[in-house]
Amino acid sequence: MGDRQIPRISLRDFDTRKDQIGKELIAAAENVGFFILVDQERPSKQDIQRMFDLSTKYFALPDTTKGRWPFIREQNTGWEKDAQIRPSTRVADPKESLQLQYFRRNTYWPNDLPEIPEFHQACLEFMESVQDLSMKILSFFSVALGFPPSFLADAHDLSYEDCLSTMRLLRYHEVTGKVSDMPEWRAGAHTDFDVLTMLFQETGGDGLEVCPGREAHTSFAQGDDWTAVPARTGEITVNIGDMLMAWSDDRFKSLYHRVRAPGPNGNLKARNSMAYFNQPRPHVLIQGPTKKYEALSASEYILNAMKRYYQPTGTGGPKQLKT
Ligand SMILES: O=C(O)CCC(=O)C(=O)O
Ligand SMILES: [Fe+2]
Repeated sequence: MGDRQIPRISLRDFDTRKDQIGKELIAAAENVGFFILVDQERPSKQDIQRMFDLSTKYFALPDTTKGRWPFIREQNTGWEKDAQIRPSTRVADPKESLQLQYFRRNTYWPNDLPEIPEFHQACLEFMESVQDLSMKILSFFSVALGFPPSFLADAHDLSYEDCLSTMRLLRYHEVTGKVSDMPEWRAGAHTDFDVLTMLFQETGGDGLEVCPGREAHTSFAQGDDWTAVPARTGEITVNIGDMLMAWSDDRFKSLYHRVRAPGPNGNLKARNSMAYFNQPRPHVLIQGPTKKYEALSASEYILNAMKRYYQPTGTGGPKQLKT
């Protein structure tokens, strides 16, 4: 197990410490690609805990209820159970998840759950607070890349009907049964194909590991030195996704990461996490300042990524390199 430092960045006194925070964020994006935010105003630790509590209540509902909004792969939305096969493991992650796309909030969300009447509104408010924080971070990255400060935030503006930003509630199953049958992975190794992921973990739910040096939105990089990222309720684990790596001409790194299953002596209980995937509006063209890669619209990028993610390793993804 590697011991690369995952930067911890405090957002305390954000307005007065902006310059310092910006420098730390950019250095973390360039040098590692994963970092942990602490001391943010919103979403607060209480907001995050409340969302975890609601998520737990949601996953406790009968499958027949959750199945009223089944996962639609082409639209990357809805509820799935034991259905996401990672190319790295070729088996389904032992989990269930609910993908909530903000723009489908009135058309394809569990919106009339008598057991959790507050669920819909709470998810909406939580997403909006994570969105606000995400946009603050993206404005630093915009400037660093030579774009106008609001360039990346505009591309992700939630007020547009086609904004693709998505929250995913995850619940990895409790581990039961014989030691020999226990899974090794809760989530197989992968990179995220979005721009920026804001991940919420819960104290006690360790298992997340990242592989600095094995960054890739193309498949050139190598490396096998995994580093654990501890799970602490209230903190936010942030990672650069493939799209931002492409958009920055590889200056910001999208790292492989995975979730290891607990061994027989670990915490075998179910593990909850929540991820907010910042994804640009479909028509937005992704191209970095030095034009290292051909411009690709976000919708083309996502389509290619979906193909890559639903194919076994080695069959290759889209080739974007000009040279
Ligand atoms: O559950 C986690 O901690 C990580 C989830 C993740 O990497 C993903 O859904 O892309
Ligand atoms: Fe991920």
